[in-house]
Amino acid sequence: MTDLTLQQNAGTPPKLVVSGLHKTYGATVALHPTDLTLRSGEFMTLLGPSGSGKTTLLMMVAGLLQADGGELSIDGHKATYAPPWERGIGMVFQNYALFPHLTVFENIAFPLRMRRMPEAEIRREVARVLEIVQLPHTAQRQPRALSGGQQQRIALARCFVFKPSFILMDEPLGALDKKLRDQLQLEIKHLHKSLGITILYVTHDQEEALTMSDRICLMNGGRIEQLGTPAELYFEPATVFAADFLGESNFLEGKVRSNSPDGLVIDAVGGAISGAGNFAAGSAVKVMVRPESVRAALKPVEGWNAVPGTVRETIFVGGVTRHYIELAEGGTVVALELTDRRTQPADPGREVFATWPVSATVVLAAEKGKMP
Ligand SMILES: Nc1ncnc2c1ncn2[C@@H]1O[C@H](COP(=O)(O)OP(=O)(O)OP(=O)(O)O)[C@@H](O)[C@H]1O
Repeated sequence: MTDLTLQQNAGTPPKLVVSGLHKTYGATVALHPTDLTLRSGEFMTLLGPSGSGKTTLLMMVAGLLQADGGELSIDGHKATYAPPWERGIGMVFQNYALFPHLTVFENIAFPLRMRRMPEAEIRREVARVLEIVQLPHTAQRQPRALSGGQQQRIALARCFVFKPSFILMDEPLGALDKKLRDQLQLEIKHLHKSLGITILYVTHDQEEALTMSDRICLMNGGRIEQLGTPAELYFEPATVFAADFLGESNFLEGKVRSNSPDGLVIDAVGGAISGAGNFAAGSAVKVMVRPESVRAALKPVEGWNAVPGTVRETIFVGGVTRHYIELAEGGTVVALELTDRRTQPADPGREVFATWPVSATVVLAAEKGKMP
């Protein structure tokens, strides 16, 4: 899928087009020349490990960091050199401190006062966004009389109040505990849908990215590693890095024996594994399969891939059970199954087959010098 196919109905320009934007600090390339297009109304997440260039890209879109080169446009207008306040973008950051000496009401009213909105309208708009974040009763409180989660909701309200059509968020939930984070993730997602805003969101938390995004832009070493929907990245990772970063993966090293119209046959862990992909015979590959696709079975399943091994450990984790299967040829495969759907006992010491559908087999180019 190319960016061009993602552009919306004729007439609606993309919200953001980034072309060849790049940034270097001394010997460190923070962002290699990068192209990226955001559709209007899209929720896109920049996901990646620390130092992969997420914040650098976001800050350049915000206008808070000058690029070394490249261009960007917002709503079809060139904005490469526009100052932040002319870009019409809302921002919510992890430590987007509220003004401690102002009430919640005045904090939210602040951007409207800057825009010289009449008082009656300010009251109406602040009340509106306080309803949206479900904190109307806090209007006269000082920020310090609010919990961390409430403060972050007020920061969201302050961003929503001037009705930006495009919002940048950099780890806005990073400082919150897991329960609050889960709750606010859903709230932001619902607000995004109901208000029709475009959001560019930064996180290094893969679960958060999978939960919230229309598309995920996975970054690695200052480059886009893969761009796609959460399901595309999860089920069709393009590289070992992508497979390893999103979700849990089993990897088996192998070498392509043959490539025919029926698919690939790969020599791995002492047997033959079937898969699909564009690899020549002799190529070094990594076979990847998600734990939830693997069964610990007493005999091979017809038409599925199967490798023999021994159950080393079976761990009950509430709704799911994890089986650690030590392969006869070395290495371990994890099989994950729903506890209440468990049909075959797989007790420690039992000889089993780690078996999975050919369609769940992902074949990736082996990356030199890296074994997850
Ligand atoms: N002001 C700076 N001076 C020197 N190097 C910088 C500066 N800002 C960023 N870098 C470097 O650029 C690279 C990309 O940094 P960036 O902050 O964009 O990464 P990130 O993916 O947002 O990471 P994190 O999740 O830790 O915030 C890193 O190697 C970082 O050390």
